[in-house]
Amino acid sequence: MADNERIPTVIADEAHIVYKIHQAGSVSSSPLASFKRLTTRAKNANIREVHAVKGVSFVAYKGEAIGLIGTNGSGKSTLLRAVAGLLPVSSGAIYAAGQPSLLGVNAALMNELPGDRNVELGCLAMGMSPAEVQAKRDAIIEFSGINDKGDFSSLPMRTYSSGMSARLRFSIAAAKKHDVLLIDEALATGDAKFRKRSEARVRELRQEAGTVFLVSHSEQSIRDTCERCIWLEAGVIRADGPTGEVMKEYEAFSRR
Ligand SMILES: Nc1ncnc2c1ncn2[C@@H]1O[C@H](COP(=O)(O)OP(=O)(O)OP(=O)(O)O)[C@@H](O)[C@H]1O
Repeated sequence: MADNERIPTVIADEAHIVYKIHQAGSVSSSPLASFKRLTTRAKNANIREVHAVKGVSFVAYKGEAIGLIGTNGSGKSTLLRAVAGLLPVSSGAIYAAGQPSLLGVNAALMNELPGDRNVELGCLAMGMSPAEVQAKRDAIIEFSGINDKGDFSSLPMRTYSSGMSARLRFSIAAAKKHDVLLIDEALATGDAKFRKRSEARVRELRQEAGTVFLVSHSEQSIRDTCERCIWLEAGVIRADGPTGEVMKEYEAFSRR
């Protein structure tokens, strides 16, 4: 497809993301010290900054699945959270079509409620009608496989293993069509059988026209799911292109 026929879904333009960490309990965090800082415009010595993403630019298009790779702490999850609108950019901009959905291992479900209630609540929260929720509920539970070893869907989620909850979260989010679906390591959490099933679902979601971003340390997941790959290192894009080529560069870097 020619570039001018492709529809952009996410545009990052020189995006910078800085975490500000307040180190509490010090004298200079008193109201008087804060007032002095305001009047003198001095920086608070007790606020540490972590510049996690440094001037990242890219355009993602409809129908693409993009893998985000890089060593620990390189800024992958931070970038994903900013695309989802959960973190502000400190300069530059990130534009996204529709409401991107972040499907992470931390997606909020209620631990005290059983899995099937969480499926209902999760679907309602994603904007499905009650009738749609009823129609999809059993299929979502079936897809998650949480009942493979007994009737777990009627038990509180606190009784689930971390893999089981991650699978249920993935299944809920994957039940809806997304303009932009952001997946953070979710595929790596399930077992091999579930991973295959979820990869197939990611492929379907792509065909349903959305854009998928996948953060994973599993080379296989990225290779099987994404045709494009962005390699982030120390908050900077080191490579952006076809998965095979970017992976090769990344592997050479990792071997050093
Ligand atoms: N909530 C936070 N507050 C302050 N700093 C943070 C926070 N979350 C992440 N960071 C810092 O931002 C940088 C990027 O972290 P991030 O989690 O985005 O990396 P990552 O590439 O996803 O890492 P990993 O592969 O280990 O999951 C790191 O230096 C990290 O310490």
